[in-house]
Amino acid sequence: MKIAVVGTGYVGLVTGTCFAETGNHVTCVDIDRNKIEALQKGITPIYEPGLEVLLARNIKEERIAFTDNLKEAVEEAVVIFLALPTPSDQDGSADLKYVLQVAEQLGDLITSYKVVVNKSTVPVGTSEKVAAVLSKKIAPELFDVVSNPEFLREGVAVEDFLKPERVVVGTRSEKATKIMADLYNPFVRQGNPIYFMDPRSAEMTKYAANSFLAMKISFMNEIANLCERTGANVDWVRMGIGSDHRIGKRFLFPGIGYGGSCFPKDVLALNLTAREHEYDFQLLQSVLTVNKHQKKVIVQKIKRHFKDALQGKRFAIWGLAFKPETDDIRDAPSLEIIEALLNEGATLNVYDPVAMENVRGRFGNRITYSANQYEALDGADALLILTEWSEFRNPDFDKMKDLLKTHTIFDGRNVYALDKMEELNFHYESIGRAVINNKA
Ligand SMILES: NC(=O)C1=CN([C@@H]2O[C@H](COP(=O)(O)OP(=O)(O)OC[C@H]3O[C@@H](n4cnc5c(N)ncnc54)[C@H](O)[C@@H]3O)[C@@H](O)[C@H]2O)C=CC1
Ligand SMILES: O=C(O)[C@H]1O[C@H](OP(=O)(O)OP(=O)(O)OC[C@H]2O[C@@H](n3ccc(=O)[nH]c3=O)[C@H](O)[C@@H]2O)[C@H](O)[C@@H](O)[C@@H]1O
Repeated sequence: MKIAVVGTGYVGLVTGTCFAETGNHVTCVDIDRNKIEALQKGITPIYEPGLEVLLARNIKEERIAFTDNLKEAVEEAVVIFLALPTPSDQDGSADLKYVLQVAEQLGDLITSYKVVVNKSTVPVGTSEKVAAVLSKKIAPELFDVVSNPEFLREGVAVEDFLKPERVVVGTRSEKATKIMADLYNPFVRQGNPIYFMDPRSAEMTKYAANSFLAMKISFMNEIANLCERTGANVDWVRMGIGSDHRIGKRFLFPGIGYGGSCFPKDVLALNLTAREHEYDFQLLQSVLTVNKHQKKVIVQKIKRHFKDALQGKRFAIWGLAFKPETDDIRDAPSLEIIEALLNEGATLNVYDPVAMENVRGRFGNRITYSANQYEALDGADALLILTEWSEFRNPDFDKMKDLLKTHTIFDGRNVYALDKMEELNFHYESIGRAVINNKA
């Protein structure tokens, strides 16, 4: 099938590459000329394991092409995916300007039947808005608008796309249903379902999924904070509750608050939708409050430990990305923590395996950047772990002790076992677990 993908960000690029991988002919289009030029050479602008290899293969087989010309991309396509940004507007609602602008442009370009598929995360009712824009310029028999929210996670995006636990398609059109079923059947052969539903339910499903996961994390962050105050260990509590299938093992890891390009903006947007419908979504408001607080917890611990005297203290930071296996720093908790420590007069030496350039773009020379994880430790008063990259899991602890001025670790991701930290005689503070005090 011939497909166009509009927007070659995270979602667009993974969508285009994976559909090419299953034998379709894909043209990806973006307004960012630099991105297009890089992609034409097989260089991906994002760090995503497995993507570059897949992309190279499909470029070689001429199943995927890149252009900045929308007309050229959509001319022969039967399906047009919109994978455009929907950032938070000033009031927290999803900004639909990118989606609706492209819909306007498509209205001038569509001359034969197309399925216009919205892959962006958009508020309930957006399919109808897109259809209304198209209807101003083209006859109804020339298009269907479908909602097909994306559930991939950064870092495992290719696997999530190729083997989805479910695919959600919102449409009332039989013609579009058949086309979407043909497209997705290769991905759901293992028996995972494609749920065909009405567009409004599909749009709501996406927000409900992300908000529920954000709520699960926030609940565990609250339990962790309470564990610290009651002498319980959140690791045991997590395992104890997670083995109940009704609760599930995943997304129960407490930390420094959820971040990323989606949970923060999507929880805000759903809350706004509730408000617009005069519904007081109390749980969701609590999720927002809890997450805001959780991003401050590690700085509070540091201030308590150093008796509020952070002026002139030097900290090493391991991990900057909002989670491992990505260079994405959008809404990463590390950014707020860095800002808070700088405001307290501390100096920071940071390291992340792939996200350093993005952080440099944001903080410039206000912080220093280390070539490796050990260099960051040199002369530091403490180490902060903000992203649980695998390479931080089993480091050379003796070398760390040689480099750190005081043997102190604030671990926002519970990377190390408490007994190990006790044995190594570190001062170790994590989330929802006892403080390990080093013996002088
Ligand atoms: N990043 C993720 O893991 C996931 C994101 N989503 C949703 O998918 C949507 C896209 O997200 P990302 O891919 O992360 O966004 P992104 O910001 O990484 O990429 C969007 C791309 O669209 C391009 N663009 C903007 N206006 C354009 C136009 N008029 N024509 C062509 N291209 C244009 C931009 O240059 C950019 O390359 C959002 O609604 C997001 O909430 C959904 C699931 C996962
Ligand atoms: O809509 C989206 O964009 C995507 O948002 C999330 O994916 P992603 O943002 O890539 O990352 P997650 O793995 O969900 O992690 C989000 C944040 O929650 C935090 N987290 C996650 C899990 C956990 O147990 N604890 C926890 O603090 C992570 O550190 C990270 O900051 C969802 O998991 C995807 O299903 C969804 O498609």
